[in-house]
Amino acid sequence: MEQAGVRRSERWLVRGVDLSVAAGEIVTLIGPNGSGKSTTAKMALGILKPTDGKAYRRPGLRIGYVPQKLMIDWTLPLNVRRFMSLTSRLDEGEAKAALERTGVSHLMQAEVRHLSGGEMQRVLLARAIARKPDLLVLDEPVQGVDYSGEIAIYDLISKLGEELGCGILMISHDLHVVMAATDQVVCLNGHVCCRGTPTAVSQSPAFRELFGHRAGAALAVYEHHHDHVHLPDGRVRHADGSVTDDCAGEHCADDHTHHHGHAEVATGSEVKTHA
Ligand SMILES: Nc1ncnc2c1ncn2[C@@H]1O[C@H](COP(=O)(O)OP(=O)(O)OP(=O)(O)O)[C@@H](O)[C@H]1O
Repeated sequence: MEQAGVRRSERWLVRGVDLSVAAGEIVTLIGPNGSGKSTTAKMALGILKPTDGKAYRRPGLRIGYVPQKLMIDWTLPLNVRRFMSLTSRLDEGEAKAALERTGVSHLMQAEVRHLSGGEMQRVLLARAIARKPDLLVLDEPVQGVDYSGEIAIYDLISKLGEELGCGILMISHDLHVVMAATDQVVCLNGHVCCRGTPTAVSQSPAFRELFGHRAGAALAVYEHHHDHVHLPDGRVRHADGSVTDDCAGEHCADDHTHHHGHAEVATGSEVKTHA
């Protein structure tokens, strides 16, 4: 995007956005409510045409999209398999492979309206990656997911990006969840407020002015490494790659939340750090 902006009814929704996403790169848009994140993502997708400036995509680019809102009548029966094919036809093998990649192939026949928040986001991700996109656009991919689930989904997103070699443009409404794997953060406030690596942005005066000094500390919480990962089916993958049914034998015998070696954001804006 070059100096891209959208104007509606005499008002600029967002303006002057310079942005590019390369293959293998993760760019995260942050900013307060109404700051133009979704509008920017829609310009990248080609859903909205810039009123000003330019937005262009490589010809033939395949795009996977997880929208912020779904227009679905939740009173109607709809299973995951059918949901996967609503926007583009997928054969059984393609649907299953994508659901396997996001760890929810066991939910193929489940009713979509019965899924938990975390399961739903994994199904949405599966639908977005099923056609092996070159660019993945994720508008708040952890909505409805609890804190530990958020970490698992962000880990999954960065793994998917590596495996597919695609570029990822992600919107994170919640400042607390911008992960260290993000290459570039662009902070919007109707225009580009500041940009850079997560660390650089968290220290930028413009960012601190917009969100307050505590936000910088909160941004740092994702700069950690797990010594093991809880897989969606309940098993545990350890640092050496081995998989076991639980994590009792390793670093989380009693209360595993104390042994992940990562910082955790407490309720409110306090930040606490686990050993
Ligand atoms: N089609 C439209 N016509 C008029 N105004 C719009 C339109 N779409 C969005 N807006 C307005 O543009 C502004 C930016 O909206 P946008 O959805 O891009 O913000 P956002 O940063 O994604 O917000 P949130 O964090 O709340 O999802 C908002 O004030 C919104 O009301």
